[in-house]
Amino acid sequence: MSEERVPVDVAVGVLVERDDQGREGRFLLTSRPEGKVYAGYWEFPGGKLEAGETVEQALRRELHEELGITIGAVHPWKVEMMDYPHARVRLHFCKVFDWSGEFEMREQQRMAWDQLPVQQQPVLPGTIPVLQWFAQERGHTGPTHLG
Ligand SMILES: Nc1nc2c([nH]c(=O)n2[C@H]2C[C@H](O)[C@@H](COP(=O)(O)OP(=O)(O)OP(=O)(O)O)O2)c(=O)[nH]1
Repeated sequence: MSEERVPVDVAVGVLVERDDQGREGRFLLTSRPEGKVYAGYWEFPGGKLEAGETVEQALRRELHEELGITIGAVHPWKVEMMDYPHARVRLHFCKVFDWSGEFEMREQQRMAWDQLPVQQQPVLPGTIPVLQWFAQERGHTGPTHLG
């Protein structure tokens, strides 16, 4: 029992570009800032829920704080547990198709609009399932990322 760790809820935003026919295209990856665990690894932007927050509230706050954008509708997509040495996390991945404002990297992260197979590396382990879900949705075969 002492080994059991209470999971931390994390809201994650998968920002996806869509064309005029509504077909999904590139998605946004950001690199983890210096000073955080897994600094320099690529992930989907987001962060931990604060006390009393819903996933949607946390996602709006985090994307505004980290990227300077205001997001529109939040579409809950998948929930995934990940066990890291530093924490056990419950990742709430949400798709977002609409946002406003200019992207500003407020934590000196980097951003990249990417496609399968993802060109940025290294990718955070907790991000790889998302790439597999994209591959299924899009009928992509072969590697989902480099390395
Ligand atoms: N944002 C994000 N976090 C992810 C992904 N995959 C994944 O395993 N994680 C993990 C890494 C971290 O342990 C946790 C997110 O916590 P964080 O440290 O980035 O959150 P935060 O911005 O609230 O951080 P802090 O203020 O406590 O420093 O979720 C992902 O795709 N995006």
